[in-house]
Amino acid sequence: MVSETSTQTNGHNAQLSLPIISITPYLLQPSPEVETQRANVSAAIHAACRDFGFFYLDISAISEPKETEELTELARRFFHSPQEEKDELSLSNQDHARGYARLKENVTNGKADNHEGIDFYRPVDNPDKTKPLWGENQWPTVPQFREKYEAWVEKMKMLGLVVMEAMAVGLGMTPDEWKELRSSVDDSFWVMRAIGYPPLPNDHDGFSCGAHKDYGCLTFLHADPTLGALQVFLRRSGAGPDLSGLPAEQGDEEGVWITADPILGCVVCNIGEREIWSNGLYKSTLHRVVHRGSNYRVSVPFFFEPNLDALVKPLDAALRVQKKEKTALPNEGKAEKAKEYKPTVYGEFLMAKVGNNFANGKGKYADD
Ligand SMILES: O=C(O)CCC(=O)C(=O)O
Ligand SMILES: [Fe+2]
Repeated sequence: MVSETSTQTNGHNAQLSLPIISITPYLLQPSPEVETQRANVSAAIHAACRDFGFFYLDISAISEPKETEELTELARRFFHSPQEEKDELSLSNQDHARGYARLKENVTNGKADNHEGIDFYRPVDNPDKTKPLWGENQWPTVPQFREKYEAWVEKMKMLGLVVMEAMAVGLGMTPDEWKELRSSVDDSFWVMRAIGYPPLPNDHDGFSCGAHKDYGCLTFLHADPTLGALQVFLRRSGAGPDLSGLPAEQGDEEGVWITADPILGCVVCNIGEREIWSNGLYKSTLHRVVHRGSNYRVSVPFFFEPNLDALVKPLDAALRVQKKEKTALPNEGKAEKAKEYKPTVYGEFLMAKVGNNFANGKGKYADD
């Protein structure tokens, strides 16, 4: 279930790659055998969330490669249409969140990202484009685009709930605790994005997409087969110097950037806001895109977010795990000062973040 293969990182050949975990047991009818498999899946997710914050999720039980290939092909058709047609769907027509952003329009860490993209959000009642996030989605006229992407949204929403359940089991939540948590994510304020990356010019001083953490709950990323583009920062002490020659976007943190190339039948899954739910036990992890190939890369991240009215606060189950570990390792527990995570209503956090980023001309990946 967990793979450790060789990956080229920063010029080192480090024995590090993201685990591959199949969600299939959570999609099968329950039986004693399936229960055992589910427990294994949950344990693997728990370990992956702690050690990497990122993993490959094998979703071949619910999606044929043809479906995801179609998504990237439809996005490619949209991005290859004339600039004026794409501009007709500009973010500025709506709430500045839903719609098309031109190449280099988005800025991360003060530098223009070398990508264009189109964002869709959960539709809202009584849309009003003058209110943050309250506009309407702008769909490309590329035939089949809307139908195929809407079908993907439904699938990813279902997957989000299934993965959340698997995580709840991994964290040791009781059935009642899971029921409560489920009611915070059962009307997810999801975001879906299609991103187009032309090759990064050598004289560009930024990245295809600068280093950032996703702020939501879970991200499911499908990308076309381009190799070497998505990079994930793994915190590892004693990792040695970064020989990538790229700006040290990780600050002083010690670790390595590894590539997370696409695997057929899998989406790349990572943790966002979940860090608060798990009281820091699960880390949201820095990642970036450096696409220097010759092709036009397309990716389709789906962000499974909490409900707008969800109160996101450290879960008792996570605190229990942390307490148990502290008791087992009293000295380490003392040395590491517990971080305080403030409870937040997701919608308030999101409005503040989005409003602030737009007002300051910061990009969608900006930190507060
Ligand atoms: O294109 C990719 O591989 C990653 C995109 C991403 O990290 C994001 O949109 O948050
Ligand atoms: Fe991201």
